[in-house]
Amino acid sequence: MIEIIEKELLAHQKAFERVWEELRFHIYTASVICTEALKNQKKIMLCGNGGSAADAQHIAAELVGRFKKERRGLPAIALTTDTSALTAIGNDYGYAQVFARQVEALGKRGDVLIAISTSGESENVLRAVEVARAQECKVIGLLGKDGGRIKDLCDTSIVVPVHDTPRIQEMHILIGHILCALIDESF
Ligand SMILES: O=C(CO)[C@@H](O)[C@H](O)[C@H](O)[C@H](O)COP(=O)(O)O
Ligand SMILES: [Zn+2]
Repeated sequence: MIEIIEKELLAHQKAFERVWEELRFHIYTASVICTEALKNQKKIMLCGNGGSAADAQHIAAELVGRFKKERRGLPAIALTTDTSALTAIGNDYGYAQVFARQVEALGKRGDVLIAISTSGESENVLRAVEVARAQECKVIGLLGKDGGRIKDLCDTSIVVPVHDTPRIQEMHILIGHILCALIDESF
């Protein structure tokens, strides 16, 4: 058992080292996109499946509520939370459309979509990205592995270059918190 604990912790540490070495500038770039949009009264949308849905909600809540600093509430919405919309769209158009349809309805020019996927291959996230681009939203990919098909569709992407999904997710929420800290600095 202790070996499993050590293996998981060491894998986390290795993933962190890759983020530290390779992704600092990408995180900064993503924060500039978010901050500029928010300064221009635009909003941030987030989507993802499973653990990434939880990340989407978590990050949106940090912005709408409070992260560390007292500032005004910032407009952010997770497209993973409205069960009526998710079930209606999923039932009527298919699960691949659950985020794309919401982006079509809510996304305005200059808004930001943060697309979260550890594989970069989730069809519903990919389609949301395509619709966001068509509606002139900025797209930030929070991705893993090799970034998958979603990577090249994004304006900028942060790809955690490891293969273990939980480790990618752990880095994603760390990066999400860093983005919130950087956004806080501007408000
Ligand atoms: O949390 C986990 C695994 O750690 C799972 O719920 C995981 O998020 C789900 O399998 C997702 O469907 C994976 O999608 P993606 O990250 O490849 O887009
Ligand atoms: Zn998970």
